[in-house]
Amino acid sequence: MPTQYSVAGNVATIRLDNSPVNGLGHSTRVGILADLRRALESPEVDAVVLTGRGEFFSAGADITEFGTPNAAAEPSLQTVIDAFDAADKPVIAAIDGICFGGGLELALGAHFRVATADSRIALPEVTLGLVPGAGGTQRLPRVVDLETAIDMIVHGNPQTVRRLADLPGQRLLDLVVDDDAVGAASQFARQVTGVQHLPRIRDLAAPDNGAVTEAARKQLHQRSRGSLAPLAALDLLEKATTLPFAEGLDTERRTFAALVAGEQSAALRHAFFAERAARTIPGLPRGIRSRVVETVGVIGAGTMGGGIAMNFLDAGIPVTLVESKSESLDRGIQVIRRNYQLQVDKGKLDAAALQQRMDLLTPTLDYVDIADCDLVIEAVFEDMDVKRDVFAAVDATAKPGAILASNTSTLDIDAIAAITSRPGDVVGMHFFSPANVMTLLEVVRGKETTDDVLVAAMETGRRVGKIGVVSGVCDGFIGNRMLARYQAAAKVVLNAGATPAQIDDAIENFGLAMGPFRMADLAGNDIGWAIRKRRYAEQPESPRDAISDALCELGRFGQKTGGGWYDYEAGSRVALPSPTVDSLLASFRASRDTALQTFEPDEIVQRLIFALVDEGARILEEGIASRASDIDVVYMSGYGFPRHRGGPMFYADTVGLDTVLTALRRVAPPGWEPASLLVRLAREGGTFSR
Ligand SMILES: CCCCCCCCCCCCC/C=C/C(=O)SCCNC(=O)CCNC(=O)[C@H](O)C(C)(C)COP(=O)(O)OP(=O)(O)OC[C@H]1O[C@@H](n2cnc3c(N)ncnc32)[C@H](O)[C@@H]1OP(=O)(O)O
Repeated sequence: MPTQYSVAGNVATIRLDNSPVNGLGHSTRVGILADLRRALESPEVDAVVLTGRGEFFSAGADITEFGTPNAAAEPSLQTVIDAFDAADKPVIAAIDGICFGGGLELALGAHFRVATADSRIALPEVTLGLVPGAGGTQRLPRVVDLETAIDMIVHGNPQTVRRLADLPGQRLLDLVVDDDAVGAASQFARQVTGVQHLPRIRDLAAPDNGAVTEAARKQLHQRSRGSLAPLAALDLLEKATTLPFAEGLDTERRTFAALVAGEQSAALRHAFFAERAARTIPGLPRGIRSRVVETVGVIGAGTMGGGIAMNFLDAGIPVTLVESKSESLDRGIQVIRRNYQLQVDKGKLDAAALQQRMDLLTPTLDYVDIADCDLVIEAVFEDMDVKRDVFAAVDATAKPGAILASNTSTLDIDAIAAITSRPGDVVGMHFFSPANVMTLLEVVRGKETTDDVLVAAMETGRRVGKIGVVSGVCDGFIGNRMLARYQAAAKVVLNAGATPAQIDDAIENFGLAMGPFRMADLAGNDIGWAIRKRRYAEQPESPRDAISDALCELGRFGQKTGGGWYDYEAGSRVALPSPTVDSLLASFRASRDTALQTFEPDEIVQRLIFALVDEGARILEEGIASRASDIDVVYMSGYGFPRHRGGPMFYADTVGLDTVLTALRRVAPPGWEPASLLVRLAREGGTFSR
């Protein structure tokens, strides 16, 4: 049963017991209501305590139910909460652990709330493209200040009980304890037994504050980039301060119903489950145990090596940081310390925590110091000769059983593994820059990589807060390979007559954080140029990116040189249209007799995003990625693809694969053929994700 009922000393306890997170699915709601009625009808029961189990009070509604008849099946969560409201005996929520979404709404429906200080409380529905749908938008602003309610509901940010308890005038928490919330709640229950007027949050008023909501609305218009739920949530909070409770509740229910049936919530729920699905490595025999990783060596103290090291230091894992020159090592240590100091200055870290991290860091110029490391991650210059030397030295020094990982973003993991005497121990761990910030980790499985090494790389990535996705070996793995197609599609549109700004604006209005040309100017056009020049030398027949080469030959590397695809005023990152680039494009087009075209934003989006989809389909059919949802995770976590569109493959499903295929064919160069998987699915009316 998803609920456990017990009585002790005239207090009934209803314990949610629905693994894994006490989701409030239909059977759980039935159980709660039945147990509540039993308690209310029992003469020996004077009060009711509602609680969870383990680390979860409840993670909220069962998201897997949405879109199925059970989601709206009675008793709905609202019905259960109404029953709390109508109860003539005190109902006390004993919160210990995670209390999110509908779980908090349940607790808000109780008459009292007792919680442990470290419990985490949230209404994160906006992260799923929803609003709280069981009274949260109407009750929370009646018990905490409007700014806190906005932060929790409009932005979905969790709070600790400890912080909420310190809010002046808060009515959310009646008692905060260090532990044993149930014991404290049972004791509290005896004190409130027989109280004449049971407090109900719905009877309180939510103070209005127009200035706060206006400021929040202004910020949303700047940041929401097309997301519907945050604005809807803010509207509901405003209604909580202006409408009678029942009217606000009704508006909330209608808003929830509309959002849960919409594309954005479907996409965001897909993103939620896709990130969790990516943790499972298909085809792995059951019971494969990860190799132990308790100490880490990082080779290279540059931008990537330093960022990678910080991930492990943040997780309390000792790091030995190796460099070849003392000045590079010193610089790397200084950058790490400065990054932590910035966090201290922002109040995100205290000085003691900074020092704890630095105490875990062992800088060295000698490979012998990584001899006992369980995992060694190479993060040196992206050149096979340099990596060859590093892996030869690591192979000669690292202990047997150590995992040897490369952070390479483009080079062949199998070729790197072949440098060593232990190819089974070699794996790719491609962090994304800035490595201590970006959550995506591509774990690249070489043909010899052993299962326990692969599991260790994925589990270690999760320990340091990364979202890991397994990739096979190919040029660019999953993300950069698709990025190359996307960038090539952008160049076709640019060469045919669009400006960098037209392309970037179209893509940013679609929801990506930055368009391809503003992104190139930020990253540095010289990086791609170096890769192209190496490829031109190695493969003379490879296609030229002439316009980009011409731009780089002018020294226009982007923001760092004051100009790239755009011009930048000194000290400014604002991308300004560039007359130099305009004339470069004009002469380039003239030299090729290009018939100029004009492009509507939708056309630009289709060309670039569908190019991603076609390459993603090839990556799937080649087995480089195991799931379409893994590709979505890569692009949302590593390349700024809007989560409210679910990733490129989910978006293609939403648009319709036949539409995607038709659009690709319309602009295809002679001889080009779409991915056969895409053709087959479009023909069969199938989808990538469902
Ligand atoms: C057109 C018809 C209209 C009908 C309208 C319907 C009317 C009905 C109205 C209904 C009103 C409902 C109002 C309430 C809404 C909600 O509560 S929405 C959900 C809000 N909650 C969340 O967003 C929390 C989501 N979960 C998390 O953030 C994290 O899981 C966690 C709780 C912080 C725990 O993290 P961690 O310890 O890292 O564990 P995970 O790996 O994330 O999760 C473990 C497994 O549990 C699964 N899971 C987690 N949360 C949920 C959930 N809410 N529902 C279902 N499943 C959940 C997760 O997928 C993992 O599963 P496995 O991968 O299989 O292990």
